[in-house]
Amino acid sequence: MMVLNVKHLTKTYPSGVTAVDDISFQLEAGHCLGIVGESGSGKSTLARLLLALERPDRGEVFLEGVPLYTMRREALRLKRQHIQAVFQDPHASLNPSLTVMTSVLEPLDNFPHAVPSFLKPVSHDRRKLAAALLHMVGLGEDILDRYPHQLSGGQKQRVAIARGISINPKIVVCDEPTASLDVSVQAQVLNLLKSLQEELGMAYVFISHDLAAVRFMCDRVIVMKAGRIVDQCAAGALFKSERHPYTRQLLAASS
Ligand SMILES: Nc1ncnc2c1ncn2[C@@H]1O[C@H](COP(=O)(O)OP(=O)(O)OP(=O)(O)O)[C@@H](O)[C@H]1O
Repeated sequence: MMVLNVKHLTKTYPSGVTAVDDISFQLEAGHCLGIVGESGSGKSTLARLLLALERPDRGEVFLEGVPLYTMRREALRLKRQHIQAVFQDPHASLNPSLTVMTSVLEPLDNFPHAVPSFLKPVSHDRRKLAAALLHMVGLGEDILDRYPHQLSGGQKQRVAIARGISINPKIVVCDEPTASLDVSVQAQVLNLLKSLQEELGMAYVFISHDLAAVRFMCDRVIVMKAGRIVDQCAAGALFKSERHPYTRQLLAASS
C-alpha cells in the first residue's frame, strides 16, 4: 500500500529561491526512502512540506490517498497524527521546560484515541505509559522526571524518537536524525530506528548527509540538487560507478 504520494511539490520562498522544484515520489508502507543532496538542495524544506509545517505553491501530498493541503484544519490535525518527525537537533525539538515524561506523552495527550495496541496494557497509568515508551527506545524510567538539559545528546534524541513513535504513525520523517550526535552514538540511534521500523512497520523518509547511513537504512534513495530530483535508485546501487555525476560527487565528498 502507498502511504505517501507526492505530486509536483514546488515551494518558492519570498527571497525568490525555489527550494523545492516539482518533486514527485511515492512511499510504500513500511519502506524507507532516503533523501540526499548537498546543503541547500531543499531537503529540509521538503521535510517541512511533508509535515504540513509549510504549504507549497504548487503540488499536493496524498497521505494514504487523502490530499494533505486541501484538508480542513480539523481533518488535517487528525491526519497529522499519522506522520511524525524526528529532527536533527533534539535539544531544539524538546521543550526545555517540560520533563521527559510530559514530552513523551504530548502526542498521546493530543490524540487520546490513538493509543497503539502495544501500549494498551499500560494506558491507564501515565507513568507506566511513558516508561514503556522509554523502554522501547532503550532508556530507563529513571529519567522520566528529568529536563532536556539533564540528558546527553543521544538520550535526548531517543526521547524525541519515543515521542515520535508514541501514536504509532504510518510515516516518520527523519531529518538528519544523527547529525548532531557524537559519532559513537550515531550507529546506536540508526540501529534503534531500524529495529523500531521492523517492529512497528512504519515507513521512513530519511534525510541525511551520511550516505553510508542511507545505504544502511533505506530501500530507495532520491538525490536532490537545487530543489530537483537529479537521480534515484535502490539504496544498494548508490555506491555503484554508473550513477549520475552529481551523485558520484556526493559520494566522493562523503568518503
Ligand atoms: N525559511 C526560509 N526562507 C527563505 N529561504 C529559505 C528558507 N529555508 C530555506 N531557504 C532556502 O531554500 C534553499 C533550500 O534550503 P533547505 O534548508 O531546504 O536545504 P537543505 O538541503 O535542507 O540544506 P541543509 O542540508 O544545509 O539543511 C536554500 O537556498 C535556503 O537558503
